[in-house]
Amino acid sequence: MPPYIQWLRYSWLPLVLLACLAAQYLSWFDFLSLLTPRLPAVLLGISLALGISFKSSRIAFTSALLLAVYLSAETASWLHRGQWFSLALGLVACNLAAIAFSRDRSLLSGSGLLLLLAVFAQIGALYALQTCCEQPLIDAWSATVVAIPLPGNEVQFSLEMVVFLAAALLTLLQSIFRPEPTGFGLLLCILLLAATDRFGLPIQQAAAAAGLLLNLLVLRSAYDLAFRDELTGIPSRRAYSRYLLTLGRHFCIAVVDIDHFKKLNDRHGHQVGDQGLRMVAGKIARFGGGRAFRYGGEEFVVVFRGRDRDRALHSLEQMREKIAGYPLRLRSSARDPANSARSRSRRGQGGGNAIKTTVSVGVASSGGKLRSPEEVLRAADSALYRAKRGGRNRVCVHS
Ligand SMILES: Nc1nc2c(ncn2[C@@H]2O[C@H](COP(=O)(O)OP(=O)(O)OP(=O)(O)O)[C@@H](O)[C@H]2O)c(=O)[nH]1
Repeated sequence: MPPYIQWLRYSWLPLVLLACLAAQYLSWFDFLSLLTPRLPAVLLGISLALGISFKSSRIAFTSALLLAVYLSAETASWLHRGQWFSLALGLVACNLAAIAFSRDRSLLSGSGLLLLLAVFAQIGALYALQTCCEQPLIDAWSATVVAIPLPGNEVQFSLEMVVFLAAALLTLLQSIFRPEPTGFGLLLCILLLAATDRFGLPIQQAAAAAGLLLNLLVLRSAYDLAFRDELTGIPSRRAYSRYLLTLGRHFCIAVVDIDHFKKLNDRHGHQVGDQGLRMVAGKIARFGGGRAFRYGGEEFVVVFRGRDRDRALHSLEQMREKIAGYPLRLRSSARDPANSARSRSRRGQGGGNAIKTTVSVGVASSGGKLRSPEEVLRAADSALYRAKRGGRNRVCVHS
């Protein structure tokens, strides 16, 4: 890549902002007057662009829907008539609930384009309905009452209320069973729409709050991409390097390595190997006692702050026992002989449905000649080497 392209890649955003500030200062264009009243549109526009470039269809669709309803409320006069605005808000809330159940995909993929088509079809249908049969539709929306039997009593809800409640409840259930930040973000967006419809929260405020939230969700997912290990879900090596910057003079580092992991991969396939990595990572994060990171391959590090090496050793010993006592159960998909020709030839070699996994651990603490985290890690590595040579499934301390 030519150097000027590289230079442009890193500097275009500050340059654009600098140009905007210069234009503002020279009174060529009043960006601030554009920004303040249109803040919700700016925030939602940014989250839409980020959603598209991050291949997050859920963020992109949510931003696009909220942007559409906000801009329509600002510009389309027919939306202000009667109950149309309320109907549009209810429709967006239903769409957000559906988005909560979908998986992230690129907007430019087949299913992404199909979803886009479904959104446009709804907008078209709404517009067509308002021209052909506005009154019956509005009457049905505002006058239909749904009776819901509750213990000891029957409660009547308006259709509007039922739609918002159902959308919020479904999204809440999905977030409880599959907890992740975007699900809870979508729930909050639905509640903001309900507050606009039921309690008169201005759409500008609801759209600005939702735009801010969606941008924070994009930032959060960017952070996870950078600092979390995708396979195991625990902090990655990059997070470890950052964490070292926060350590004081006294600390302890343990290197944890899965024993005979290559054999596990070779016998049962990489899918089972990945399952083993996830299980071990979960146990290290839960019982390791310190801050756990995936260092690379089948190697993890656990960092302990302070001087208390005995406490660290006690937790590591407990963690080693937990891992050794927790047989890795093969999932049916991993056992599926149809998975690969290799697994077919390996059938019967696994010794049943559970595999015993063990780890070896090397530990070193700062002090004496060991000052920097790199020196302590090197010492922990040599202790790990002793643990492996000593028969594995043990914790060895650097002396
Ligand atoms: N399934 C899976 N395997 C991985 C991953 N990263 C590294 N590996 C495998 O981990 C294995 C590491 O093997 P070795 O370094 O020889 O260590 P080992 O077999 O555990 O032997 P000891 O450490 O001496 O007990 C290699 O086969 C790698 O392919 C991963 O993300 N998933």
